[in-house]
Amino acid sequence: MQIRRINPNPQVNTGEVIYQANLPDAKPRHILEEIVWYKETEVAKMRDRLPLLELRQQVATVAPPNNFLAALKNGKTDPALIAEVKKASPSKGVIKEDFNPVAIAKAYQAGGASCLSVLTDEKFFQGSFDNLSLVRQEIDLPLLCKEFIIYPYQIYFARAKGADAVLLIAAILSNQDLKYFTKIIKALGMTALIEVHTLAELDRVLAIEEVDLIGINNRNLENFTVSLQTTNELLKSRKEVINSRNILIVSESGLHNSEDLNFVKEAGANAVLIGESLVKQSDPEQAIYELFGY
Ligand SMILES: O=C(O)c1ccccc1NCC(=O)[C@H](O)[C@H](O)COP(=O)(O)O
Repeated sequence: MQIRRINPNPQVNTGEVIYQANLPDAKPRHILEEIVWYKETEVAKMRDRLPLLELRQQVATVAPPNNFLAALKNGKTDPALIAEVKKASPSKGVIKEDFNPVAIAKAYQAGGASCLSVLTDEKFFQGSFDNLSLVRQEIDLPLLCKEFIIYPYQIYFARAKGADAVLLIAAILSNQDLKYFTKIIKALGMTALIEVHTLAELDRVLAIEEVDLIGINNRNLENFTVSLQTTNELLKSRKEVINSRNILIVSESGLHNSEDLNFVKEAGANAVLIGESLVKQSDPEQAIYELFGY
């Protein structure tokens, strides 16, 4: 997928991301461009409210991060579960009307999730960094900040709110940024979950030495179609290198029943990231038992 980013520099193509001087009359071609263009303004406002220097001072005062990777390796379920606290999405609209992030997170923890993912985007997912903080105060499990990261500032912000891991989406970051952001995340003692959807993106990510956790998103974010074959096909193509480097694989999106779990497990996924099919249930704890058959 090709993403255009707004940037003061002249047009440069790094990886699959095109940085353009300006896009005066341009319309976003798909949801990822729309989100990423909006993030430019959002992050600028965040910086105005809290400059990076002060943010970094806050980061120094929070408790050290939990080990996200170790929690996945020692998961109660097989594959290990990252359960997502998600109120709404661009593809599904509102998924859970009476949304209580802490109650949902507690139910996920009781059900045996290894880690949680908390959506922090407000405009497109009705999430928030407040939700991440609230969940952090009540839950011991490692937390993934599910954001659209385009600047290091957002990584520090996630850490300040108690995140243990951060999502990096290969489609919206240049090769250089992917590498640099991964290093920052590691330097903060956190885990980077690097998300891909195509073989080209997977190859860009595998070129990064430090990578130890890759998410394969089964959802095409240009047209919202979902196919679990994405996990199967990408893993079939690069199984040897992934196994030889002990990289953990998370299959993300569109997982609804035990057949789906078995399919991605057989394909080689070590963990699954599940939002909608758990969050919409009246009893998410029971839903985990039923999904994993225990
Ligand atoms: O879900 C969307 O509509 C979406 C749109 C644009 C960017 C990202 C999007 N989803 C993020 C995710 O990857 C999912 O929240 C996550 O994998 C869980 O998926 P699901 O179990 O299908 O809710």
